[in-house]
Amino acid sequence: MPFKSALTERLTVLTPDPLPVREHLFDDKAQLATALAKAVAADLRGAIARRGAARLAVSGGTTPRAFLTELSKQTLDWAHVTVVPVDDRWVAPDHPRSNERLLRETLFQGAAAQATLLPLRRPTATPEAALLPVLTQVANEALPLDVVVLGMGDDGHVASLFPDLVRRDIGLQPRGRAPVLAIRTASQPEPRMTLTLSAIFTAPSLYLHIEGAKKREVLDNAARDPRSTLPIRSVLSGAPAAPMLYWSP
Ligand SMILES: O=C1O[C@H](COP(=O)(O)O)[C@@H](O)[C@H](O)[C@H]1O
Repeated sequence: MPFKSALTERLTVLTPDPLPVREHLFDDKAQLATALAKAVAADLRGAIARRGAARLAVSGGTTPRAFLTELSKQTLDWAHVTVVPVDDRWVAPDHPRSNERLLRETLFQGAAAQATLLPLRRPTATPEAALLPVLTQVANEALPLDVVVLGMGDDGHVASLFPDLVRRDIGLQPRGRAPVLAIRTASQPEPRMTLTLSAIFTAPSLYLHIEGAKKREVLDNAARDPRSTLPIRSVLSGAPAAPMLYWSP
């Protein structure tokens, strides 16, 4: 039955296997934080050995606190590391929701305080007013990245690329777009600045740091469903190599 076999072939194309991730699973968050910090530190040492410098982008929010604290304890030549948040909220740097504040409180401690922090937030009233200087600095001083650690929200957002993102054509394209985007979405209380996937995918090492059963389900569903429009699906489908998933309950 030619029609039937044609239909079967089409369904196969539309429902491929789940998009791949390289899984690293841990019993608890503390073990994950230590292992992820060691892996990222090894990548940074490798970049410093090859090029004399390393460029790291890390996520904010609540998940990465223990990992960032562990990373600050790793022995490496921190004076040659540049760190950029993957996104930040347009709030003062001492605000509890500031990702820059999280970085200063956790990663920029001890010897790691010698690293260079490249904040995405500037003291302008709006992110749009700071877009050009931030974009220029990120392009000149942070790209190409060596390592990116992406978190994910329960809604499948990564960095500040939310499901209701208006400029998907800029934020979620895997290459060739501006590295930075000013964000305003109905789902968020404040505007934001974020790296785009074009910037994130410059890194040869891409980690997904995801904790808890609920987020794991969101990730697995997005990986399985080719119709998913969640930003995490764009990460899985567009990444140059399968991301490394670090997961614990
Ligand atoms: O808004 C944000 O959310 C995500 C996830 O945060 P979490 O609190 O659920 O861990 C985070 O990766 C991003 O950097 C942050 O700005």
